[in-house]
Amino acid sequence: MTKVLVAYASLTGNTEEMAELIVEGIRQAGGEAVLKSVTECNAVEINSYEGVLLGAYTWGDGELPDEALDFYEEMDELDLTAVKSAVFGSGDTGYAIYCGAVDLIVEKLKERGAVLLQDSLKIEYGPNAAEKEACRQFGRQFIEACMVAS
Ligand SMILES: Cc1cc2nc3c(=O)[nH]c(=O)nc-3n(C[C@H](O)[C@H](O)[C@H](O)COP(=O)(O)O)c2cc1C
Repeated sequence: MTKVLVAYASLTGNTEEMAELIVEGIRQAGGEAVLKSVTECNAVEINSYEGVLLGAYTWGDGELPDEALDFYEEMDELDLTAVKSAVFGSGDTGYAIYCGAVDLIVEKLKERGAVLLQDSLKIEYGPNAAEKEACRQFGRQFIEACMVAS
């Protein structure tokens, strides 16, 4: 069974809700997911899984949340060549750089050699009914793409 890590940073619960829905989708598609806050895992754990989905809300002016910085910097030590990945997060379109943290994580994954299997999923605040289904679909699609790519 394809086993993936879903690691997220969430202050008020929006990105956490996305992560939980993505995990539902992964399980619907027959995959196995381990869900963790970035504060309770080290980026080196990525190499123990067949794929990784990283999520974060955006803080400051399009910045990463403080609690995600250790994880982000730990990725600098890793060779993530061919690691299957995707990124998601919540933001607010009222800010100049919408979901900037998502884009920063994408750039870091690419820099370390990871393969982005699908476009990032960005949602404003918490997911509405349609967006909840989009989160589940994001998880299902990731597992299906992992299976094709392996
Ligand atoms: C001080 C502050 C700065 C923020 N800066 C941004 C930003 O630059 N871009 C953005 O898209 N959202 C920004 N946001 C909005 C949050 O990312 C948004 O509320 C998100 O839903 C929080 O997710 P969470 O519930 O997972 O913590 C900011 C929010 C606060 C309070």
